[in-house]
Amino acid sequence: MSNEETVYDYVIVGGGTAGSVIANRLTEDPGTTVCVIEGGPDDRNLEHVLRLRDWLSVLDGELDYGYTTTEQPNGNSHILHSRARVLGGCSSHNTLISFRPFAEDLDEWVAAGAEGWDNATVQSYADRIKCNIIPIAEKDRNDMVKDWVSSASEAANVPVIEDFNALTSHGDGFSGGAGFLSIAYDPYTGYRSSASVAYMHPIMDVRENLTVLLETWVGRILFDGDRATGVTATTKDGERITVKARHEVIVSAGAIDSPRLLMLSGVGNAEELGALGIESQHDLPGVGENLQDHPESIIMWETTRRIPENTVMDSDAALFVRRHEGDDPRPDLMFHIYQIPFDDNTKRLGYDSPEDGYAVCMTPNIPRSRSRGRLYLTSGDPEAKPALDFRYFTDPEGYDEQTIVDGLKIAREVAETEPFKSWIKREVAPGPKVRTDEELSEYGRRAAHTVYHPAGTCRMGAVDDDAAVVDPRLRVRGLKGLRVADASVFPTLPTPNPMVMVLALGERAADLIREDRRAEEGEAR
Ligand SMILES: Cc1cc2nc3c(=O)[nH]c(=O)nc-3n(C[C@H](O)[C@H](O)[C@H](O)COP(=O)(O)OP(=O)(O)OC[C@H]3O[C@@H](n4cnc5c(N)ncnc54)[C@H](O)[C@@H]3O)c2cc1C
Repeated sequence: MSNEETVYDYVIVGGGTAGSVIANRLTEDPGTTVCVIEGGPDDRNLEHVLRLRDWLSVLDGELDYGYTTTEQPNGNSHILHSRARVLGGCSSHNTLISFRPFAEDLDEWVAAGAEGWDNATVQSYADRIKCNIIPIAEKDRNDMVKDWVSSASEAANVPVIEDFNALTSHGDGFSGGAGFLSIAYDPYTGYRSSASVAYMHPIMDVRENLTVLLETWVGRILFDGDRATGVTATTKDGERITVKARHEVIVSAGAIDSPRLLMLSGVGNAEELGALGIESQHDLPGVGENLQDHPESIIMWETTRRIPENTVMDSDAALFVRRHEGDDPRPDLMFHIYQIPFDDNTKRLGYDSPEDGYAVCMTPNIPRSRSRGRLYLTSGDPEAKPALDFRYFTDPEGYDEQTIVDGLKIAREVAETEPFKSWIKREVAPGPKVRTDEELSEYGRRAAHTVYHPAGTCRMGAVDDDAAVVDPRLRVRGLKGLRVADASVFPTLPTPNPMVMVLALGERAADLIREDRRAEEGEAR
């Protein structure tokens, strides 16, 4: 690669969910050059990645960074935080459940200083998303899940919802409901409509202004004074390269690797970095703080008869419940159904698992968990994985713990309600002997898992908010030519699954980048 070829207008670190969107939008202008540097391989020939139903086979393998957590005294210390190492990022191995964010989630963002991220603005960016987001096709709706939707609706006293997103984008939102999910997929082939499928495949090898470096790992951001000028990276063959950015470096490496890269580049808590032998580039103590997740637990049953095989990805429906009274209309408990034994944590606790085809689970999760954790480096060695201390179930009021207890109880009520009841042979985990709140809490927290939604570690906030990492235009505070655009900038997690919010954020990030460049060029004239 000649020197000349290694200078681009924009360098994007991470061709994941947000990075793919930004790369596509910026290269719509033939005069703008973009280099995407992605740690994982191309997904175009990876059948098990493209076929949505095979999602579980991608977890914990060579395409998964497989982060662990620090010890969680109140929760489960054994959770594996899967993060995809492949083009498209987590949208290439997730379940592609697609919820538009709720209006009140965005009201919360604006109140937290994220000016311009109001509901009307964000919904207009969600309208632009290219992924094929549709309610699950009729052929993929199996009879057991249909019965579950009907029982969940009756037991929780909530309506059956035909299209959750229609209520969010065209209605008044909703406070609770049960229904089949909307998924980003092609129902004819069963293939993903991930960020890479929708945004990268159509333009790779087509747009001459787009360069994609695959299986190349960015180790450091380069600075000239307070301006980011490029990155150093290591290719698959071990070659060290430097890629320069004429205008900006955009970090879209995800909620774990974005703060990690900033810290390895000297952007973070100067004192802590100094103790690890990392020279401070810019003291920004918020980097890695505000780590959030949607924690969940699990109840598993054995069925009386084989579960029908038609499905999109074995988790096709959801239930939302609002327990509280008061002004906030949002639901405060969410449940996914799993038509398979989702048994990693129950097995570890000694529970058996029903034969394949005879297990069904409900996983209550905490949509707005109150526990907050942090991510930090334990060494200056760039190879060392960062420590993830989610501090699960540590909120002083015990809100998170109570939510899981309530969730397990509501799940049992669903299983007691026909027509789903007739599918249930026995409760496998936690089992009928676990009954009191104390017992349910102990089991629920030890068997807890993640819905795989870490976020918030490069929090966006007002320009004068010293604890924020990026300003509302996603620019790293106090530095020039450097933005972060991915789930790490979320001030708070949206109530439902966050991928649509990440895609919409990518869409808006591209607009902000273009606007700022026009403004800069205007000033320069
Ligand atoms: C198993 C699983 C299931 C999920 N299911 C759903 C779901 O159904 N619905 C939903 O809404 N959300 C779901 N999520 C969450 C959702 O997928 C993520 O929140 C979202 O995709 C995150 O997007 P991102 O752009 O922040 O990061 P990512 O998509 O993770 O992108 C980061 C990219 O950066 C690359 N990278 C990282 N560091 C470097 C580096 N130093 N150099 C080069 N490249 C680098 C990575 O390889 C990756 O491609 C799920 C997540 C997982 C893991």
